[in-house]
Order: sequence, then structure tokens, then C-alpha cells
Amino acid sequence: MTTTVGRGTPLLTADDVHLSFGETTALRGASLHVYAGEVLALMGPSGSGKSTLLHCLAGILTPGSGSIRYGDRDLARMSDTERSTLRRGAFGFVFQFGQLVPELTCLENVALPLRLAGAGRREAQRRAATWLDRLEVADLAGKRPGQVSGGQGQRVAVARALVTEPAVIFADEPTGALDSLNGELVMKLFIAAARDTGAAVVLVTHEPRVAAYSDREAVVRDGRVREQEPAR
Ligand SMILES: Nc1ncnc2c1ncn2[C@@H]1O[C@H](COP(=O)(O)OP(=O)(O)OP(=O)(O)O)[C@@H](O)[C@H]1O
Repeated sequence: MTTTVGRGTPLLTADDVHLSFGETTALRGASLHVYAGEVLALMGPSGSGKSTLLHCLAGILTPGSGSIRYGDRDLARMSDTERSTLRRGAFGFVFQFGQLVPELTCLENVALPLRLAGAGRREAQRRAATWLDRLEVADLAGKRPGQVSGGQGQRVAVARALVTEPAVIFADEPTGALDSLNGELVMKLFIAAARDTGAAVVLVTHEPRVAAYSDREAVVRDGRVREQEPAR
């Protein structure tokens, strides 16, 4: 499945999205545009709906009403198989918890999305090793996630998200467990992905220092979004 999106056309669009968890309304009319080639920071108070919006954009949660479109396709109208093909092929994820497979080594974890996309073992591991090296965790290749620190695991997770060169990278507090140097390294790799492959990077952060690397900010408050106009 390919969706061709011209420059200046949003790659992803949330339109008037509402979503409740039982009695709790997390999103109440959230609208947002995400463009190819940009790093977009989602900011806002705790509990305002940032992670929920990110999960909706990624097709992990389905809005109660409103729509999420990837190009001109409504995610809710896709079959489960189409949505998971999209998630596996076009999307990369860096989430805070439970992202690495504990039974696999760090190298195998990073190679996994390539293997799922059909790459041979040797080629997948060669490319995975390149990304571990870029994240400066090449020495952890043979270790399992349980044997590395939280910050090291987070960098392995970033390598795994970037290895397939996805069209959209979703990241929830991707620098949360990192010191400032490693946080900077991760942000520079996100910016490189946006500039080199035209990826859109959507990241949730509380840190102004991290948001300063973004091209644009959107503030989520009480389940609604105020987004900065794109500069083009
Ligand atoms: N699985 C869930 N079940 C019930 N309520 C939830 C669930 N996930 C989120 N919520 C509620 O929805 C609202 C929005 O949560 P969300 O995690 O999107 O906020 P956030 O802006 O990402 O917060 P934080 O910055 O603290 O991570 C909150 O009131 C939260 O308690």
C-alpha cells in the first residue's frame, strides 16, 4: 500500500477527534496536521491528551468520533490487516514502556522490523548494527534488554524505530530516560530522518530543551490542540 503525498499536503490529519475512556474524556475535538519532513513537538500539561492523540494518529486507538487520515485514507475505514500493514511498514514507534522483546538481543530487536518486512537475517542484522552504532550502543548488540540500562534500552528502541526508514516516527517522551548528550543525539537523528528521508516525526515531550529542536509545536490542553502554523 502506498500513498503519495505532495509537499505541503498533510501526511497525517486528525479532524475533530473525540475519545473517552469510560467517564474520562481524553480528547474533545482535537484537530492536527502533520507534514512530511517536519519534526512536530506535542506539548501540554500532564493528562491533557498528548499520548492519547499520538496513539490515535498511529492507529493504535480508534477515535469515538472524528477522523484520522493518512494521506487521503481514513484509518478507521481500513481493515485490521491494512492498519497493521501500515503500522509495520510506514510507521516507527518509540514508546516509554515495554517496547523491546526481552528474549531477543538488542541486535535482534533492532533487526526485527526488517525481518518482519521480509529482509534476510544477515542483511537485517547488518543494517541493525549500523543503527546501533549511530545510537552509540554498538557494544550492547549481544545483550538482552534486561541487561542494559533504561537509557541504553531507549536508544536501542530509537534504533529499532529508525531502521526501516519509516514515513512517520511516533515518539512518546523519547528522551525521558536520557542524559542531555544522548537526548541531543536522538533529536539530531530524528532531524536527520526528517531532512534525509522526508519522515514526519511526531513527538510528545515535556522538555522545552527537546521541543527547541522541533520545527513546529502543537499544544494540547483539555483534549484540544492549538498548533503553530507551518512555516512554508
Ligand atoms: N487507558 C486509559 N484508561 C483510562 N483513562 C485513561 C487511559 N489513558 C489515558 N487516560 C486518561 O485520559 C486523559 C489523557 O491522558 P493522556 O495519557 O493522553 O495525557 P498526557 O497529556 O499524555 O499526559 P502525561 O503528560 O501525564 O503523559 C487523562 O485524564 C488520563 O487519565
